[in-house]
Amino acid sequence: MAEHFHLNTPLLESVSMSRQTGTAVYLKMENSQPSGSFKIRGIGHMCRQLATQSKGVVCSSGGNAGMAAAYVARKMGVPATIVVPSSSPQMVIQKLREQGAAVQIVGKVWDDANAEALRLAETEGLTYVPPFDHPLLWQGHASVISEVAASLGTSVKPGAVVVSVGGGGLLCGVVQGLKDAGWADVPIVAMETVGADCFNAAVKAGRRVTLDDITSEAKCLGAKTVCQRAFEYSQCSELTIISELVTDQQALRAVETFLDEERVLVEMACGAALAAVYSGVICRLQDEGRLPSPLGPLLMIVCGGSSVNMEQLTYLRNKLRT
Ligand SMILES: COC[C@H](NCc1c(COP(=O)(O)O)cnc(C)c1O)C(=O)O
Repeated sequence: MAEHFHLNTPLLESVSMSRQTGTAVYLKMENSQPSGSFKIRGIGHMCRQLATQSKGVVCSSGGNAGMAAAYVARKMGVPATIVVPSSSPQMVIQKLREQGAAVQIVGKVWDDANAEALRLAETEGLTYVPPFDHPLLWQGHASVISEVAASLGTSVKPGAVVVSVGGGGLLCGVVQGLKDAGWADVPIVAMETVGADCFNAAVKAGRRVTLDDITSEAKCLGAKTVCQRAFEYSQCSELTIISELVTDQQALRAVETFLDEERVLVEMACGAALAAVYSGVICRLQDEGRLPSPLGPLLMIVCGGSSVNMEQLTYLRNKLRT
């Protein structure tokens, strides 16, 4: 079996983003992973550790963790059942089935689908693979930073890292990767959309809170409660994690601008991170003194995502038209 399932993705410099922020912006292109997003790093690592002798895996997902689990299971030759909420677009369900996975549509949001995945794991004796809340996932996701450290070389250290947050798995992996690289002091800008802001709500409340519903169109950020580890990191004085929100309109505009300027189509969950540059969040944080001026090179984790195509983009443009 392969040593790992993820690719060492390109680290591209964005000239237009660099111009907009006044510092070099490096794009870690996780959209080019075989399963379409960064998820394969953690999910692949976890499946290699837990599922080699398994009857099969069952994964709850907004879509992209499921895509990673379906791909990895197929490569490992084990059956996969993916449980997704009804908010997952039909195209994702189609893609999951093309990967050979069995798909169940349960509930309105990820939390409902997760309850069913846990029940199936119990009753069918399957290996449960969560989308964001497990140490093996974070260990796998940390490879995104070790690759950047290898690419940039020890002489160049990011001024800040931008990630989007759903349940907090990517954030936890990035923190771990930064620590491993000796970059624990690098600030992280944690981006969410209004209506899928469970991390921001927890940071503001000073404890984990559960959102009533997911009202953002960035459904792949749609966990109602952030994982405990991500919240703990937000409270850790040795780390600088800045939680910021953008609107769905700003996330969509970022998706469109990225398509025009970098010729890559990503989903709303990724647009939330890109909007940190395109909607001026980075520059505002510098004006507020929460990020240094001048700022060292900005590392943007382009998380990718499969829940987008021209039809979905057109639907969102009509729905979010202000
Ligand atoms: C409900 O959904 C959680 C998870 N998506 C999470 C996700 C994130 C955020 O990652 P997280 O913070 O959940 O580890 C960012 N960018 C993309 C493209 C994503 O799909 C899933 O697919 O099941």
